[in-house]
Amino acid sequence: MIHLDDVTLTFPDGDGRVTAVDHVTLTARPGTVTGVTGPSGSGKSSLLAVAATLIRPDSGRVVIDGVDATRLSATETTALRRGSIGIVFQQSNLIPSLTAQEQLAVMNELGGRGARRARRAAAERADALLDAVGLGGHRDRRPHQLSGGQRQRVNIARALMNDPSVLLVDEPTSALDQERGAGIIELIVRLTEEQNTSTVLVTHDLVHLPRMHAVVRLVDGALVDGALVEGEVLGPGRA
Ligand SMILES: Nc1ncnc2c1ncn2[C@@H]1O[C@H](COP(=O)(O)OP(=O)(O)OP(=O)(O)O)[C@@H](O)[C@H]1O
Repeated sequence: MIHLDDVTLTFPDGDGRVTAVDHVTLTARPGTVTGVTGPSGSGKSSLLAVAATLIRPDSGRVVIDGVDATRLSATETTALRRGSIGIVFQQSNLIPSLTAQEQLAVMNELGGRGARRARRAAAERADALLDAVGLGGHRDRRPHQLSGGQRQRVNIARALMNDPSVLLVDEPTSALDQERGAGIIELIVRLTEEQNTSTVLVTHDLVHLPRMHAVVRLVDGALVDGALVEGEVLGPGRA
């Protein structure tokens, strides 16, 4: 589970500072996807970077499985991130020379909860995850031999390699057409339920919001009441 408690993040801006995240409190529970939406510059990526422990907030707490990451040393934070957080960035960031299977297996060498897991076990998990994302037949392909949607599926499978409790996803559909984008969202919802991750998904694409278990909206770094999206009220469950 991830809980952001009264998180504020500012950046230097000329002589002053700009507030990217403004007193945000947010909880994502296991087995659910929380959508974060809002206009450009509203702080969505900044919020995700704080949740990912990549940026320390000015104030507030980032609590992951009961541990307040803002109180940890840099080394402890890295260990927490590797063991408990899976991150899917907008760009797939796959390594050109590695096959789909190797992209996942290499995660085992980075440590984390599965650190020094036998290579065979890592290879088996990689194969199971590639099956789960519908790429069982493509495990020996390199990124240039995969479509954009398939690369994003490898990216998602890779983020799950270390069995994270928290999955953070930034604009996963931005490079895809609507149909492939919808497929990626379906996949993330299904894997969240199957793997019981606490998932936070940033998207500016309103069409996907009804698939989420909860939706929050940022304006100027702050959460706005309810999930009012173009006059439509989304209920707590999915449509
Ligand atoms: N590294 C940085 N240095 C200074 N200001 C920054 C930095 N990163 C973000 N900002 C500012 O913080 C605010 C929030 O930016 P952020 O990228 O989080 O918004 P966003 O909602 O993700 O936008 P978009 O949808 O366009 O990606 C903006 O005013 C932005 O200019």
